[in-house]
Amino acid sequence: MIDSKQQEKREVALKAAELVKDGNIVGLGSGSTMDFVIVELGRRIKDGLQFTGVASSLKTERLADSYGISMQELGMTSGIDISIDGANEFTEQLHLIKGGGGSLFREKIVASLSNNTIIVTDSTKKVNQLGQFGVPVEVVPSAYEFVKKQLIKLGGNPIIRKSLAENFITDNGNFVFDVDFGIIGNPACLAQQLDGIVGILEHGLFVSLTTKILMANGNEVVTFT
Ligand SMILES: O=C[C@H](O)[C@H](O)[C@H](O)COP(=O)(O)O
Repeated sequence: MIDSKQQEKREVALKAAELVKDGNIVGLGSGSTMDFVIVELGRRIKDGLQFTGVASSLKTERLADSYGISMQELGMTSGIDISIDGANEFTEQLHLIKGGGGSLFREKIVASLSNNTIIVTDSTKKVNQLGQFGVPVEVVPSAYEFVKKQLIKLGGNPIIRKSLAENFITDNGNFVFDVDFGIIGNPACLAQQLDGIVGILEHGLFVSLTTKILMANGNEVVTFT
């Protein structure tokens, strides 16, 4: 028996999975909503759907593999027809904060390679302005103190992400700061400032990378384009 929140994730996942067509190269994002997408794509493979997946995290790769999805290395991929991914926060302008699970770097590569990026989410993630969810920033360990200082200079409050007592380590062997910038008035400007800091591998502000957001809201799915 799944609860109503899980049911919403499942509904929106089914809608998104319908968009995958035979022969597509499909970017597979990460997170609990994406897990439902992968399960549904696995079911459609049994019905004869043929496509190649590209994973945005090791966890997604393992799950996709277990559902019989044929996979291609991200590093060997030069184009993606459609990608599906989750988000931690979004606005109607299709700006996102991602990386709550730590997969932001590969997710941003997938989104950047994709002709069509679909976000699957529920209504709790919709905000008027980004910033209630701290912006995940993946930092190379040797740049830890330097990057921390730069983030504070930008007005942020960086908290190193922990996994039990240890620093959380990404699939790329790096640390993550969750940075509270308060309400983010201009996500494009902040994204550009973060892009300019040496030692940051990637950040979770996704600006102008999304084609469509599918949001579960009770029994219906609302689309933002
Ligand atoms: O790093 C993780 C990703 O950005 C996820 O897509 C994001 O955290 C949303 O995950 P969920 O669907 O579990 O809320």
